[in-house]
Amino acid sequence: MGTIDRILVIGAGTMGAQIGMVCALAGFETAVYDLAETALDRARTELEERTAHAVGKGRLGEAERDAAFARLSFGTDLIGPAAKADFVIEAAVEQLDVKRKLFAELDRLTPPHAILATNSSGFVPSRIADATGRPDQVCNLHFFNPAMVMRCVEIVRGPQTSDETVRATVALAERLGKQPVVLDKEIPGFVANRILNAVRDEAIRLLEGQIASVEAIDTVCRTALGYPMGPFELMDLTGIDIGYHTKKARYDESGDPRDLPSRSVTELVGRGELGRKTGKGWYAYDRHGNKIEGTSWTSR
Ligand SMILES: NC(=O)c1ccc[n+]([C@@H]2O[C@H](COP(=O)([O-])OP(=O)(O)OC[C@H]3O[C@@H](n4cnc5c(N)ncnc54)[C@H](O)[C@@H]3O)[C@@H](O)[C@H]2O)c1
Repeated sequence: MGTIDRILVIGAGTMGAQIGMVCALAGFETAVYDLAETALDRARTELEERTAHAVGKGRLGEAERDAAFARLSFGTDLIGPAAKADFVIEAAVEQLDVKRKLFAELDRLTPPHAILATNSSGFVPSRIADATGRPDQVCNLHFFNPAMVMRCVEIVRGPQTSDETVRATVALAERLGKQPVVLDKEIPGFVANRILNAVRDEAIRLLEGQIASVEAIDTVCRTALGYPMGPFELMDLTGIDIGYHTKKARYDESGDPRDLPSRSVTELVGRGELGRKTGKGWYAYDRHGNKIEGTSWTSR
């Protein structure tokens, strides 16, 4: 499989931008590709701000930051960076048809040794691997949000993923300074999100059953259970549409009405209130991204 020097990140959204920076900071030549110029501009600006903050706090050296940016490129051209990639991390929008099309294209454009990994939160390797002619080199490399901060990455192997692919992906994750965890068998939601989703679904049931408010449920989780943030605060951070699409995909597969997205989540997604990224979700946020107190869903 050879050495990994060059990484291609697909998608410059919430996850792709920071994954790109993690790779560049770890010394890899990294290209971030997106269809949308605006997404790339936003990603660059966000990373400049984040790293300036880290330099200001003394957590990152100025030279280290500059070297990372010198290794990091952003663009709307897929062909050039794909031809040089040793490893691809796909972090495009969570839609299966988009991912399958991308993987088929990546299979054509990347060198035969390249590993094609998806950061998908919901789609297991076998849903994507057969879009390529190298299903043994496809796996999930699942980062957590914010990717520059969270240490854990879940590596999910599908029935066709080779031991060599898993070994190389674990080694890469370690070089990125992450804590890799391997799932030996694929399962939708993996480990962390299955546990998290069970908590989230119960929180929504309590809200929709008018047992307690958004704020009350978040407060209990933080102050009684020791969670760093409540389930509604977390949904606002990760994007309410992510959970919505994951549940919808599961329903499409199972046909079980219990897998449908909840009424309140469907309503928020319908209004385009997707959390912090749109300035409104379960809570409202000011233009600096700070939560505005007293603006939770029930009180608006
Ligand atoms: N948000 C999270 O907390 C989180 C955590 C872990 C994993 N994930 C997964 O990461 C992936 C991306 O999520 P996100 O939150 O960063 O989404 P996002 O909506 O913030 O960004 C997606 C980006 O993909 C781009 N895009 C769409 N189609 C594309 C294509 N064909 N080629 C290239 N770029 C394309 C969009 O322009 C957008 O910039 C999803 O698969 C999601 O399941 C998300």
